[in-house]
Amino acid sequence: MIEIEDLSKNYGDKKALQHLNLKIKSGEIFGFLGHNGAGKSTTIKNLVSIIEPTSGSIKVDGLDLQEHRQEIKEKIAYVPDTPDIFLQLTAAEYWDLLTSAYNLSVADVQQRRQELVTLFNMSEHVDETLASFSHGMRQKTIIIGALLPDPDVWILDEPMQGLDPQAAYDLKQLMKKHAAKGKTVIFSTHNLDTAQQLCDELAILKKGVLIYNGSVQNLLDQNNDESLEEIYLKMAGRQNGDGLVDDIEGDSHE
Ligand SMILES: Nc1ncnc2c1ncn2[C@@H]1O[C@H](COP(=O)(O)OP(=O)(O)OP(=O)(O)O)[C@@H](O)[C@H]1O
Repeated sequence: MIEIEDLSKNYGDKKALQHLNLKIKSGEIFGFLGHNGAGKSTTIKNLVSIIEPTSGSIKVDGLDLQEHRQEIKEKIAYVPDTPDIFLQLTAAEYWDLLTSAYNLSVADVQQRRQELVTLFNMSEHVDETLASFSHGMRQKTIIIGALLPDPDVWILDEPMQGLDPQAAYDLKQLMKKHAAKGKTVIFSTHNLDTAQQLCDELAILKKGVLIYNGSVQNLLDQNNDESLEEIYLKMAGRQNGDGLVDDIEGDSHE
């Protein structure tokens, strides 16, 4: 169980996250939705201790994150929202680096590494540098690295971004399997179909404020006959600019 209590994060004057309260249960897939700049990555970076909250706290299995940082970090796999890191390394060197950072032996992770490399169709590219990879190949490399030690809690920031349909499908299957084992999967996405397919529970953020927490089904039940897209856009959508798309189309035909 992850408990986020009254979590706020300011960047200077910018209130990126305001008084967030959430409980994320083990065994569920938990999705963060929200427009660009809504605060999804800020929440996730707090969860993985990359940034410090301005106020509030996070507990993982009852342990306070600030007091038990290292212990908790070891339970977490993190996929950041950009895969453009360690570009000078080959994929194999990147995974070796992580293996040693996790204090694991190459032998310990060999079988899992091989399975993930095969699953994500990266066998032919292990000795190529990340700099030479497409966005999706970098994303797969980062995902394989994060999942190498098989930690209990997976926290994935827009993990499907750039993946081809096969890799996206395979990752979704892995996420479901992990949650089915009673473990926790947290991810952010802009893809509402993915959210609907995967999430047991959703949090929708708008300008740093939580505007919905509950199941997808509950949201659908509360809004008869509307799709998740329609409901989401009504809740999180623009506050001005309605009709702009029509105007733009109109101009192009004149
Ligand atoms: N390092 C930073 N310094 C200053 N402001 C920041 C920083 N990181 C994020 N912000 C601001 O905090 C707010 C929330 O950003 P965040 O990255 O959490 O949004 P997001 O929901 O993940 O967006 P996206 O969908 O575009 O990835 C935005 O207004 C953003 O400009």
